Parts: sequence; C-alpha cells; structure tokens
Amino acid sequence: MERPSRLLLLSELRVRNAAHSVSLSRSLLTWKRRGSSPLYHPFRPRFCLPRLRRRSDSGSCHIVPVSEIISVREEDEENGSGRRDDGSWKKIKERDVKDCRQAFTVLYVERSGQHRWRCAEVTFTCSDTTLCQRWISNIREQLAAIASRPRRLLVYINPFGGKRQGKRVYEQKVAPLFLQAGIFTDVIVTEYANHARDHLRTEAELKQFDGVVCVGGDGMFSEIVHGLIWRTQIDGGVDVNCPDEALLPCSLRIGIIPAGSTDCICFATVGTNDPVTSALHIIVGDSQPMDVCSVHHNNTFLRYSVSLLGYGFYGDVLTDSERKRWMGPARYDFSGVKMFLTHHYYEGTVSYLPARGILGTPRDTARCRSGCVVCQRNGQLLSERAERYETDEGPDGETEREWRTIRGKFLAINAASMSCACPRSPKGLSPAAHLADGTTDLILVRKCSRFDFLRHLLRHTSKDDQFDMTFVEVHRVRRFRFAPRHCQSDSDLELDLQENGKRQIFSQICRDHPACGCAPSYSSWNCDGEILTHTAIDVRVHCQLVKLFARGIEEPAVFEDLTNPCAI
Ligand SMILES: Nc1ncnc2c1ncn2[C@@H]1O[C@H](COP(=O)(O)OP(=O)(O)OP(=O)(O)O)[C@@H](O)[C@H]1O
Ligand SMILES: CCCCCCCCCCCCC/C=C/[C@@H](O)[C@H](CO)NC(=O)CCCCC
Ligand SMILES: [Ca+2]
Repeated sequence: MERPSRLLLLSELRVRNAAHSVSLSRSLLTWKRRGSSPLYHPFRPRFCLPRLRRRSDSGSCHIVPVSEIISVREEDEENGSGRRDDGSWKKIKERDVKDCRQAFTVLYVERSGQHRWRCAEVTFTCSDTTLCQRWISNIREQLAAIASRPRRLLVYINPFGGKRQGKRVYEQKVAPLFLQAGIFTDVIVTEYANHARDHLRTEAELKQFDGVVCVGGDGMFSEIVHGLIWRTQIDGGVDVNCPDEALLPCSLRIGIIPAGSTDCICFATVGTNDPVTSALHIIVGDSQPMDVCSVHHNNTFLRYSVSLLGYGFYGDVLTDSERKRWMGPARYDFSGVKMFLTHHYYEGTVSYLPARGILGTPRDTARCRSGCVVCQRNGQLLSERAERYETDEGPDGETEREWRTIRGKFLAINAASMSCACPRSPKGLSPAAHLADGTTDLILVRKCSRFDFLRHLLRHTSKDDQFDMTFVEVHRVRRFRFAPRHCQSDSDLELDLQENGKRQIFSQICRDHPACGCAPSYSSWNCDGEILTHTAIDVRVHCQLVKLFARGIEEPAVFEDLTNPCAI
C-alpha cells in the first residue's frame, strides 16, 4: 500500500477563485477544496498512482504524482488571475486581482481513457509572493531530481510514413510539449530510406543525448533500432555476423511518436497510437525494456526484429502491399484480402529451442502489462543463466538435445516477440506474448481450408482464441530456424524426392514459369514490415536488448481501499 510521504509544503492557495488546501510531498501534489469532507480514493491502478479526482457534494480533491508533473510555469499577474485551467480566458474581477498577486501553473498528465494521456493544467494563486516563489522552486527542484527524465533528444521525422503527417504531427502536437517540459531537441527530417539508421551508425554524437525519438511507423522504429544496436556492438567489439554472440544492450532509450500505417510497436508498448500520449511518456522519462530477435542466414547477419517475423501469409501481404504504397495504410487491407483469396501454402522445416525454466506460456490468460512480473523474473533468470554458462541457453549438450523439429505445409509461420497488438487487431497476433521476457511465440498455421483460415484470422479481431484450432500450434521459444523445402539438407531432399518426386519437380518448374498459375515454392519473410532477402533463417531472441520511453500498457484502475492522501 502506498503511503503519502512527508510534506514539503502545505498552504492555502486559490484555484479558480476558491480556497484550496494544497500540499506537496516528494511523491504527490494534492489540492483539496477548503471545507470539503475528507475523501477516500478507492481507485488506483496496480502499478502506479495516477492523478485522481473525486467529487462530492462539498468539493473535490486532486492528487497528481510528482513523477507525472510535466512542468511548472510562473504566471504574471494578468495570467494568474485571468486564465482558466483549460487555457481559455475569463473576465477578471477587480477583487480577484487584488487578492491574488502571484500565480503559478502546474502542467501534469491526465488520463483520458483507452490508455490516452493528455496534458492538463491547474493555476494556483496566492497573495504572498514569497510563498508563490517557494512553491515554484520546490516543484522545480522535485522535477530536476528525477534522473530518468530526458533533457536532450535526437529526433528523426519520416515525412512520408503512414498518411504523410509525421512533420505536422511533430510540429503541432509534440514540439510544444517538449518545449513546455524544457527538453532540448536536435531534429532531422529524413531525406531517404535508411537516412536515420546510417546517421546513427556513423555520424550522430550520441553522448550528447538522453534518447532518440522517431516520428513515423514501425519501419522508422526499425531504422533506429538497427542504427543503435549496430553502433553499440561496433563500439563494444561484438561480431554481429556471429549468431551465437551475446549482444550488448543499448543505453539510449527510444521514443516513438506514431505516424505510420500499423504502429504496432507503439500500440503494444503504450496501449494506443496517439502522438500526445507518446510525447508525455517521453517527457516523464518512462522506461520499458524490450526483446530483440537477431536474424541470420548462414552466419551472415540479415536484420533485427522486435515484433513480427512472418513467412507465408504475412510475408506475401507485405510483398504485395509494398507495390501499393501509394494507397497508404489501406494497402494492407487490400493485400490482406488478396492474399487470403490466393491461399498459398509453403513447405519447409521449422526447428526450435523451447523456452524452458521460465514463467509464462503463449496460452496464458494473463497479459504483459506495466511492471510485468513475468518480464522482470525471466530477465533475472536469463541473465543468471548467462553468467553460469557464459551463454543464455544452458550447457551445450543439453541445448542440442532440446531442439525440436517440425516439417510440414504451412499457410503461415509467425514469430511474435510481443503481442503485436495494433488498431487492426487490439489483442494482437499472440495476446499473451511478453515485451521483455527473452522469448518469442512461434505460431505455425498448417495448410487448411480457406474457411478455417478465415476463422483463424477473424479471431485476431475478436475475443475468441486464435490458437484453439486443430491446424494451429504455438510454442514459446528462445531460438528457431526455418528452411524452405528446397533449402533442406541433401538427405532431407532425397527423402522428399522419393516421397513426392513429381510434385517437387513440378513446383520448381512453376516457380520458373509463374504464368502457369501454380502455387510458388517460396514466400518471403516479413521482418517488422521489411522483406528479407533470404528464406532460410536462424533467429535468436536477445532478452531486453533495447529500452523504450514507455511503461507497457497500464491496467485499468482496480478497486482498493487506500490510505487517504487528501485527509491531511
Ligand atoms: N525520407 C524518406 N523517404 C523515403 N522513405 C523513407 C524516408 N524516411 C524513412 N523512410 C522509410 O519509409 C519506410 C516506412 O516508414 P514508416 O515506418 O515511418 O511508415 P509506414 O510504413 O507507413 O508505417 P508502418 O511501418 O507502421 O507500417 C521505412 O522503412 C523507412 O525506412
Ligand atoms: C481477410 C481478413 C483479414 C483479417 C486479419 C486481421 C489480422 C490482423 C493481424 C495484424 C497483425 C499485425 C502484425 C504487425 C506487423 C508489423 O510488424 C508490420 C510493420 O508495421 N506490419 C505489417 O506487416 C502489416 C501487416 C498487416 C496484415 C493485415
Ligand atoms: Ca518477448
């Protein structure tokens, strides 16, 4: 149970011309209308204390955690008595001006439903100038002491992501908030694809910054992740081409201002794709660790992935939609329907290393939420294991024995390192996946009828379980490999030829002659929205390799009897 800490200040100040009892402790700012009866505050989210406001017949009490104060502004006489909390203006009575010589405004985070945050403000006025200054400097001191808050950010804007609104969104909605919060920014509007990645790799003076912000979609985030991870490994002498090397975690946090088509990473880490909410999470200095998968082909590094690695359906949707970029976000719906009707399946071998000895399964009903204990515990377990064996997979012999292999015909092979929740699918591809548990959920959708595949797809948008179907299996894994049928080992191929020689040869011919309309042998991998150049891949999860300016999705408030911070 959270108890109010020792008070730093307790004064009678005026809010909207009414006397209020206002207090500041190291953790809370509260204001309560004078004469109102003590109120209890039964709502509190499980992991944090948001601003609370409870009204009764006799008044209202507000509680704002200091960690959620954005800034404090000194008002001049006119502002202090003339401006409303919502920023509009009111007529000033002469008596008000006389009574309230000094005023200050506190800007703070207010939750507005569906995980959205807004910047609210309240103006306190008082007749004593010294007291007013004490309040302002005390609040400023509290804010300056929060070491996790960024002071200087490097911002990359993709002007062409999503609906091409990135620049406008940043200038109108985000930059003014950063200014209010006293955050300095260096802004780069990208001029070509991979501009941000290459700038981070070689040019950016990262020591100057407390974080990197991207304005765009998942592709833009991916650029930042690639630039930062690459830079960190090169500086630390890590060979990125070796799939067995443990990667060094990146120290700079990444902020995402969503302005893309899917915005899956923002949605799955914040709970909404709203630029103002994301800006506020950056300002308050939130931190959310996140797993990253490295993808290799024959000991050559290909890419990193944080959300979806998809072969078959999602690979084909992406390949088809890339030719329709001009359609904007609607291209995914168009290509989704087209690829569903095309109904291609692909043959190959999936091998995986199951995640053992850690918490959680892909069929859990519990979800990864703010302060997730599964992520915390598994993070600890995996780093202890890494220290013991100098690899996070356990002793070599044991690891080799644990690999499992599945051969088959698949409509889709998906690896979801996080839920992949997005506006299209609010619960995501793997609803119980965790952001930072060191695992990915490997989902195998075997060849089935169009009708069954449609049922499976539609379950991504409803409450029904998309894994509860005979042709779908899901495994929580630490590592996996895939080889398409034609990339299998010589002995496997011989076996296949004996089993099904005619089809093998026929499909190879049809790959060379697409006009015959036969199903292709290969799909492509969709790696967080980028097409991979190879189909045979080796994927390894690196637990908590990067950090975001986010806190995971907050639980809705739960009913709890609290010590009443307003009863003072
Ligand atoms: N100035 C630019 N010109 C052209 N392409 C760019 C530029 N800046 C970035 N890009 C590339 O644009 C691609 C798409 O960008 P982004 O991810 O922002 O939007 P999106 O694809 O619409 O959204 P999502 O990834 O969420 O589906 C990225 O892969 C990025 O590399
Ligand atoms: C015929 C009815 C179909 C109904 C299907 C609904 C299922 C929706 C599941 C959505 C899963 C999104 C996974 C996110 C992947 C991102 O890393 C990637 C980059 O932004 N986006 C896509 O590849 C874009 C992929 C878009 C797929 C539709
Ligand atoms: Ca994970």
